[in-house]
Amino acid sequence: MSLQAIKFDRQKTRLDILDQLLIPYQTKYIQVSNIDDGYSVIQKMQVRGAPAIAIVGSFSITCELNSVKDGQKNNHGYDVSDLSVFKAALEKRIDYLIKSRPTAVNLVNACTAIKAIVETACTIDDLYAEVLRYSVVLFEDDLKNNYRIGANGVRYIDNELSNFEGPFAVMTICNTGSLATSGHGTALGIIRSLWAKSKANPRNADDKTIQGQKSWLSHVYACETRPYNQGSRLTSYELNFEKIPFSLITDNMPAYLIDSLFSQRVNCPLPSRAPVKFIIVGADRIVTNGDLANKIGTFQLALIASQYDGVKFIGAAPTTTIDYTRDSGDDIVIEQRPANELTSILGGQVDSSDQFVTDSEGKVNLLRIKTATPNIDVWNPAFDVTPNRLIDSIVTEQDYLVKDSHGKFNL
Ligand SMILES: CSC[C@@H](O)[C@@H](O)C(=O)COP(=O)(O)O
Repeated sequence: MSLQAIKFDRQKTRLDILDQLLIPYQTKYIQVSNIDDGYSVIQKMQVRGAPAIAIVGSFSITCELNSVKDGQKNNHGYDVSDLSVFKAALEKRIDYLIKSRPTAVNLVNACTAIKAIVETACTIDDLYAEVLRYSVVLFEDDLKNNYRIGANGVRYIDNELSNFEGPFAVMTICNTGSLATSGHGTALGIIRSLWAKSKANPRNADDKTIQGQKSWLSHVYACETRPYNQGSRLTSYELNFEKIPFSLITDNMPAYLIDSLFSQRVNCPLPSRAPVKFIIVGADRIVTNGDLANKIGTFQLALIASQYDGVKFIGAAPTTTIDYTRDSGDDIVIEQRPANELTSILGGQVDSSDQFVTDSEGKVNLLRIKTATPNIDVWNPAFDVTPNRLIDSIVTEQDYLVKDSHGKFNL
């Protein structure tokens, strides 16, 4: 993946993030210099995806500390001559940052860890050094953990496919790849790892012998993911870049697609004959009983999977996404997003010959185009909760989990 969502220069304590509102039309990085900037890019979804939000949040705290630790004037009550006043000001700022987006727990978990560092630090220099160290480790560990999630997901899938031969397809929603994490991704990381293993196979569905693999990934279905279109803008960008065969579908197509593949219906042309065997999604928060909050639309995918014996539903996330303070999905706060995300779409401006209109610097002009009746009521929850009963496996960097004999995940 050539695009890196988060760039942090440790020597300069400088954070730049890729503006994901502009992808795939334009590649532009924005500097994040303090907690206000961090709040703003997270809230506007210029950076999004639970792990990426936590990393950017932590680095924004680091950058703010770097700019106030030597006593420069500031508006937030930091006083370098009084450690407890300094700490109280910082804690207030961290509490503000947490409110940027409420559903993903990774940011809360990172901020809680940083608050613990703040509490025990004996000097402002120590405090800064420890927060910097924590943020860098969070960033670096996320990448390592995503590769482990990929490997554990592949192990689960191999196990499930022990009696299946031939090509298979997977489906995913939202964007859980390099753009949502420090790299590789969670659900998309599993798909990448599966593809790395499968691509040695020719795309010839009849050849079951190559490389000794009985089954192989041959197609990915990416849900568009309205209203923010993470699927059509971001996931399809990543899949396209990696040359992983895929089809973009709208969020209301999965049931018909999966059923058509299973019943081998021929009255509707299909992109591939390979059956969807797995629906693989990320998570913004997984609570103690295994209920999983993720992008709106995830729940309906799990319901569809539950109707087909051969379709397994996988939630993939690092353990930083687990919230042990909440017992069930009913305790998760679901973020409501602005109405204009539903009543309009953001896209590249095209001229009559279907070329993107660019400004004098060659930058694409983005347009927000209204698509709904003006002044109507809108319901726009950004996430939903999939109950544990509909989840077949939760894959983390530690292992893949399946339910025990009582039907419970032991997280
Ligand atoms: C590895 S990202 C996991 C989740 O954060 C992802 O599936 C998701 O729902 C992102 O939602 P978003 O609103 O784009 O931040």
